[in-house]
Amino acid sequence: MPAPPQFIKYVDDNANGFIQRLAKAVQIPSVSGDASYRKHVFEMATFLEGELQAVGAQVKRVPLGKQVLDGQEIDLPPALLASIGNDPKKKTILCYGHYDVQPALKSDGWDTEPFQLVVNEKTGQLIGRGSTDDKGPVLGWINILEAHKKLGLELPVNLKFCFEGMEESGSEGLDDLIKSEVGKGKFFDGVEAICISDNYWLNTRTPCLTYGLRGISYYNVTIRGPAKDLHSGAFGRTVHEPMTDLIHIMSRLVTPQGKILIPGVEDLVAPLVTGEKERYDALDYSIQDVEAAVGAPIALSDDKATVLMGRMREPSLSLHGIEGAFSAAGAKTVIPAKVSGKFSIRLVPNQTPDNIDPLVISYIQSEFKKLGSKNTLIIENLHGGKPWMADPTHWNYVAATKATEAIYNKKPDLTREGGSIPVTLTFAESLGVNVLLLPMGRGDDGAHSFNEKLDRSNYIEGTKLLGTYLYEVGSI
Ligand SMILES: NCC(=O)N[C@@H](Cc1c[nH]cn1)C(=O)O
Ligand SMILES: [Zn+2]
Ligand SMILES: [Zn+2]
Repeated sequence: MPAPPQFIKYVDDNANGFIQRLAKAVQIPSVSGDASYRKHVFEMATFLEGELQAVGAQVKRVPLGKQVLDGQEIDLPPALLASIGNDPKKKTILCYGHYDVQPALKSDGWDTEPFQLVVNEKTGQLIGRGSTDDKGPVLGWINILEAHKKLGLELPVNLKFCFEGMEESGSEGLDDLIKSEVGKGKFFDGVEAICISDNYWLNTRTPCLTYGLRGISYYNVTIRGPAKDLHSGAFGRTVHEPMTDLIHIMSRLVTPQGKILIPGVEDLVAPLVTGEKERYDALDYSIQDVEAAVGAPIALSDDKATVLMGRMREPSLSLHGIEGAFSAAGAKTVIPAKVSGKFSIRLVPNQTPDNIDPLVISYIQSEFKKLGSKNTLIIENLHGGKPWMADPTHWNYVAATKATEAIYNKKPDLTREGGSIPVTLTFAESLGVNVLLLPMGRGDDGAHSFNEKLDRSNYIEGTKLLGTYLYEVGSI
């Protein structure tokens, strides 16, 4: 059953109000990975709690304990568990999203202030940190509830929400909460399917439904030697330099073509099955789409299926940064005393953090040993999550397909996403129900990058899409 026309009209008529709601959310710099921003993550939880209550949801704010971050013990932001409707004749859908964001500084390369939503009237872009990842989609659900409350319309399903503030930092504390809320009379009791809107179309034209995510294992490799930073004139070629050791190790993890050099890691990848390559060939995608999304002609291959398989069904190892390295302007002649290299591996079936971590650790230890360095090596796994795959023929996907056709007049592509939302697998396994990823934004939104945006049309049509999906579920 399509959504009622008055719902669609309400969304169109109230688009500016919905953009104001997004502007208020973007203004709160809810960066979960930096202890000095933690108060803002709490502020964002309070904002969202208020928005949910104002549109008629019952909200429970669940503390998740503490964590150690940047050497300080601090409170984890709360999970918001909300619900609306409890009609035994209706299906019950759980919606998950996150209210924390990646860090953003104007100096990273933003053209505008990252925490002020800028509406570009010419391009229709809503620019600001969190606009597409994941504040826009989270507020899409609130917009739907507002429309139903204001119109006096009955919701077609019972809804539960789980919104967290630590997704960008490993979802600390959430797995335990989910497991503790499963069972008779608990919060997740009765949930029949899950919808997550926290990913993107493959391109800028064709909506998609996503049935797979890569997992992740994130590492921190520290090398320390001298008791303090040293003058390179006084001590160069006199001592083992931590940065030289670290660069040597980091250069032996992955080739510039993307091949992972850690023995055994690529051997665990599930083999290609008959007909699988054809599925990648059939997706609406081109090398120009990669080039447009990254802003340069630097794709690893000219073959579309090869590029898509590299993102969707193969692991990748990315080097992220070096903490402690000199990085300011000028020409400081320092030998840093302690440096930490950060890298992560995106995991695919049949890789898991449990079978990958030992391979990574023993390889780095043996490479370090070969150096004959007297410095000290420490390897830490900062966080991890397994890859996830769902059944895309389930009624949850059928409903989302119908909704996409109703709003966009197009059949959605079926995709696997290269990113990770580790809690997806926890939900799927703990609740034993189908999970659907139904994205709002486009492939060129620049999540995690500077100038992150969500197109106005994706925000507004995306709100209609999520609402229509609920009606389609309600009539299955
Ligand atoms: N929109 C999902 C997303 O961006 N997920 C992050 C999760 C993550 C893992 N470690 C740090 N963040 C991703 O990078 O895929
Ligand atoms: Zn996200
Ligand atoms: Zn993200």
